[in-house]
Amino acid sequence: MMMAELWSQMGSLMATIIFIYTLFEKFFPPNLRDRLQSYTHKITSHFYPYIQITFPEFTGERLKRSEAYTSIQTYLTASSSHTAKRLKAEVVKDSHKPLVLSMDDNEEIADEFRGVKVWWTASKTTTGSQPFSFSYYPPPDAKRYYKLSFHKSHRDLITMNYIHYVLEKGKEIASKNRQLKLFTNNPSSGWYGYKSTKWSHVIFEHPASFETLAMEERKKEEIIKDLEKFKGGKEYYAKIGKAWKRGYLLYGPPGTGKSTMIAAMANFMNYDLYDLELTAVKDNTELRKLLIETPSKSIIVIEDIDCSLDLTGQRKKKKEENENEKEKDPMKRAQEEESKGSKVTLSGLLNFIDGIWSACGGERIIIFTTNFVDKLDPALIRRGRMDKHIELSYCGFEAFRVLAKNYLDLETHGLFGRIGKLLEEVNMTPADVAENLMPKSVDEGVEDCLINLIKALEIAKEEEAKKKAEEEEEARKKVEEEEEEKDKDKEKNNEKTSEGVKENGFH
Ligand SMILES: Nc1ncnc2c1ncn2[C@@H]1O[C@H](COP(=O)(O)OP(=O)(O)OP(=O)(O)O)[C@@H](O)[C@H]1O
Repeated sequence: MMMAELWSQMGSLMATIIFIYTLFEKFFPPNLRDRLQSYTHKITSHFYPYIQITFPEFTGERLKRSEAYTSIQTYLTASSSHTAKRLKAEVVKDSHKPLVLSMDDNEEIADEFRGVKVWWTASKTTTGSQPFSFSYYPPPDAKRYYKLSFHKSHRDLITMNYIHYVLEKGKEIASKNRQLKLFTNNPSSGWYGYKSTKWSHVIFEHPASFETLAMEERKKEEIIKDLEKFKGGKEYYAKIGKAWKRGYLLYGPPGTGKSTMIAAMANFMNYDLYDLELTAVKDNTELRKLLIETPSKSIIVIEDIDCSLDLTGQRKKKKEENENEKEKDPMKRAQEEESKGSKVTLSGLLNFIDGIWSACGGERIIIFTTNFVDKLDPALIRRGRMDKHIELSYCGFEAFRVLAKNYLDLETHGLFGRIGKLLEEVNMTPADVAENLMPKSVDEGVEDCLINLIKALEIAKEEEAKKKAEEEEEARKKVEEEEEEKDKDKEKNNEKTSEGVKENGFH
């Protein structure tokens, strides 16, 4: 009986509170409400031992979203999805997650920093000109903010360390969650038919990683360490007075993994890729414009640099040399045709690599690839411009083991020894080894794939031996012909000498 009475009293009390609150909401304009709240805050803050800091979503100009707010949101999103009871789901631009769960409005979550407890609340104000903002949802002038509360005895720790920690951590998480993009420069028509190239992008989802890259472990580690040093080298580069950028030259025959390595680098660094097609760039001015547009944390790639540019200033000579080759190879002919419109010069490119505006944006990697490193102008690839030269070569045993793990999930096998020996004798690219390791039908097992590779290596070995024999035969014939020529010349000289002797009457 007593219980029932208590419940009915509580019920009517609740009803009264809700009624008063509704009246307050309905008949108190939002600006008056906010003023009342601010007076209440002032009075309570005298007795309240906690400090509150707010981080509004928009600062200064209404349209500019505060970076601090975004970082806090990311930080709290990462922690709140496990602890908050009320969450909201959002689709976040540029994130690789389809839905991001973050704390809902008016939800509070606790955090701890060096043993000190703090509280975060997500809220929104309704300050503005709308007298009855409750009739809209969300109110058109709602301003979101995060509120951080902590005990005043920890003021220094929180304001000097914790907030900085949250902002940095937020940026780090955002960078990890970011969806990578692959940019390419494509021709576009501007005003009055003016043609230029502009960056356009697609989502970059290449699965390559250093783990799956087939190359010697020692070499791989060296590259990883180099990249890590570069990534954390902001202060170091500032100290030595050098722009925060690093150049890599990747060279080696086709199919040895140059493009795969670039993809692995982009994934490892979490940088966007800018694949620059030099032949489509009109001139040095356009090149500069394109490159200035590349932001921090990006990798600029120029593939097959030897085919893209008149790098030596000897284009004519090179052209003549390649004329016969081009006749045979339609790809080369097409490339030449395409590059006819480009006036980008070697000096224009060098200017970009070490010109002062190359420092704009910072934290950039520049990669050139080539199949013919000897053809490049030494000025282009000297250390300081291309800081690290990486050779990607034919498949060795270590690289094969990585491929066997990738393609067949195989760490070791009785046939590995034979394959290792063959790889020492034959030049086969990782691309060809990988192709041979792939099962050709559903019936093919691991051993069949290894046998396929062995057969391919043996055929390649025979072909190499045949080619070598042919070359040796050709060289031998050439020597013989030269000898014959020499003998003929000798005979001719001897005849001339004996005729001369006869004419002069010596016997
Ligand atoms: N070192 C490697 N590690 C793993 N896979 C590789 C490697 N090299 C080649 N491959 C495989 O071979 C294919 C071709 O390799 P990739 O395009 O990276 O070679 P490339 O050296 O850039 O060739 P090109 O000079 O013709 O552009 C890749 O898709 C990849 O599957």
